Amino acid sequence: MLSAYLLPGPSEAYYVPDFVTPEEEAYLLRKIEETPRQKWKTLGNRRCGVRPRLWGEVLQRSTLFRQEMPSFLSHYPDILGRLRATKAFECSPHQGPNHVILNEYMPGQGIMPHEDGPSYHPVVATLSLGSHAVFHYYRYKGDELSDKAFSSSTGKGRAIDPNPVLSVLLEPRSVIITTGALYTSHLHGIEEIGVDAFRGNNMTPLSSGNEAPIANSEIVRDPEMRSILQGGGELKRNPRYSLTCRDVEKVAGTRSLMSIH
Ligand SMILES: O=C(O)CCC(=O)C(=O)O
Ligand SMILES: [Fe+2]
Repeated sequence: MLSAYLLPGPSEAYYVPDFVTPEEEAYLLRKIEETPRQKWKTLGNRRCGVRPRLWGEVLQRSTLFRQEMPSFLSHYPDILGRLRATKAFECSPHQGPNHVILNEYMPGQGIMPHEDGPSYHPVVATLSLGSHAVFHYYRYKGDELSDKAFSSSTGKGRAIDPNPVLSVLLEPRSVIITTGALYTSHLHGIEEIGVDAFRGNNMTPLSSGNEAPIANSEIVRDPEMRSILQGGGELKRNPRYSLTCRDVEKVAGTRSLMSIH
C-alpha cells in the first residue's frame, strides 16, 4: 500500500497526503488543546522552543514509564491503528508505534537537524496538523560519496552538509514516514521561519543561500499549494502540531514499569 507514496531519494521515505480528514483534524486539534498544559515540557536549544508531550513507553533517566495512549490515538480516529495498517511497522518489534511525541510549533519555530537515535526501531511516522511545514533531510559532511546505511548515531560533533538530500512539503493532515538509511544515517529538521517561500518549478530557498527541490510536489493534494510550488509564492505558517509515532525497541516487563499521569 505504501509503495504508491514512495519519494525519490537516497532511501525510503513515504509521503501520505490526507491521512486524516479535515473533520478528524479539527477533532484532534481540539483534543490536543484540551491536554493539560502542565504536562507539556519546554526543551532547550535543540528543539527550538518546541514543547513535546509524550505518550506510550517513555524512557526518562534510565527508567521506563508508561503513559496510557489517549483515545484520540488508539480509538477515534485511531491514528495508531491506521499506521499499523500501512504496514510501515510490519518488521518493528511491536508491529506498531508504542511511543508518540506531540510537538507544537508556533510560526517562526522549527527543529534543528537531528537524528532520532537508536532507542527506536528505525521507522518513524509523523502526522502534521494545523499547518504545513517544509521538512528537510540532511547528511553529514563526508558522507556525500555513499548513500548506504552507516553504523550511525555517532554523529555528535560531525559537520552537517547544509544542503538537504531531500526536502518535502508536509501538508496539514499528511503523514511522512522515514525508514532505512534516512533514519539510521541522516538528520532531519525544519527551518525556523514563519513563511515558506517558493521560487517556482518546485524550488524552495534555504537559509544556506542555496535552494532545494520539493520532492513530493507531484503528490501534494492542495491545489493552491501545488500552484504556489509550481509558479512561486509564499505559504504562511500557522501553529502546527505534529504527532511523531515510533516503536521503542526495548520495553521492560510490566513489573518494572511505572505509570505517570
Ligand atoms: O515535528 C516534526 O515534524 C518532527 C518532529 C521530530 O523530528 C522529532 O520530534 O524528533
Ligand atoms: Fe526527529
